Amino acid sequence: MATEVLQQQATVQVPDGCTILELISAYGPVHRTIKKDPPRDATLEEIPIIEISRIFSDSLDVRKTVAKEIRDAAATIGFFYMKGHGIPEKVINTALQSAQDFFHQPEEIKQRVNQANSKWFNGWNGPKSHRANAVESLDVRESFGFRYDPRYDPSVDDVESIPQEIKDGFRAEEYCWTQTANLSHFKTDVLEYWRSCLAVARRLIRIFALALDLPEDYFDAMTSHPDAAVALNYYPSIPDSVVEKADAEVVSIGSHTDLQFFTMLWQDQNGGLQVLNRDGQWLNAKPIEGTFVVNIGDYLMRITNDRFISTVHRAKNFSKNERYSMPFFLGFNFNETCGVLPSCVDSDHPAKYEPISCSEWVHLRFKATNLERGSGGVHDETRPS
Ligand SMILES: O=C(O)CCC(=O)C(=O)O
Ligand SMILES: [Fe+2]
Repeated sequence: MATEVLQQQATVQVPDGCTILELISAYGPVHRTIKKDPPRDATLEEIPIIEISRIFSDSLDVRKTVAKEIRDAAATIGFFYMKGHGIPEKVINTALQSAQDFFHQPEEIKQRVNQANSKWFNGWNGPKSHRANAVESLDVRESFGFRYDPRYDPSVDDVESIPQEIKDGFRAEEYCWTQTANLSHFKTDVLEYWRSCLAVARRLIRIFALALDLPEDYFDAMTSHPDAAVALNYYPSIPDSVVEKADAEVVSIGSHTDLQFFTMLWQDQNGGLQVLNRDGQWLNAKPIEGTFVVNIGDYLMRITNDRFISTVHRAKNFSKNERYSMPFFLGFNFNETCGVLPSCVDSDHPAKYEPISCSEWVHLRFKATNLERGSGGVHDETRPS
């Protein structure tokens, strides 16, 4: 028999075999009907592999072909694997090694860079410090995050000449590096990874412009000094005994959507990432060697008038190994304001949303998260995503 639950002041029917998932968004809590069926592996039709090396082609036609593939994925599942990204394996492996070296340290050393000491919420989040989703368990995760710093952006010649309104949005803190200086390669390796991701993201954003029938350079000025952040995620294996004893569903990172434009996620081969499709079915986005997973964020969904989808995802590390992932989050310059894109409105599809600045957007999510659960939470100002 279908059950009734209260959803945003209204009583809704929950179909048999389904349950309601509550999520935080900048608009407040939102609800999704999801199937109780166990996750199944996504097919390559559902989450396609896109050969991204073609975005570097001199031929506009070739770039438009990639753009079309991205558009199809963005408008259906909101996720795709990017292959041929050109980020050297060595850059990924050294960043991963640095992440492992960092998380394997005794807690008192990691405490030196605890996010609690940060003005802008950079640094380390310890175990059991966050809960991405109120109805799931605390995240079985530690993470280390840092945000855009123009001094490390190779496309910036002169930091002093950056306009003040852009500078005002910077959220970088040097303490991320001074407090981890005991690991001699950490800063170099992790920043090299960030820089490599930033270079690909800046090319990718041009293909997103094409995918939205906009001039290829449409987003360039909006991403000159972007809210570009990396998180190093460390997920210990979740023992069966924890699951058996738990009151709530045990997750490595709880169900959420990413906040900004898009995310490029490197994940190791242990598996655990799950993506919620439109039918409310969890799909395993299994690791594919040599790829990153790319997903659409809430801001891009908003400015595309919901044409591109910011898809709910989470991770559960039920492998017997430690799992690592290294997402790179791209947002616009913090001071940049964007409304629904001209190519996403017509007489049948009027703009659903007002223009909003990137900083206001982040602030709204922060507020929604705090209202929901008192304090903290991921994917708000407390986390670079
Ligand atoms: O580790 C993963 O697979 C997902 C991480 C994620 O969704 C995030 O950090 O936003
Ligand atoms: Fe995410």
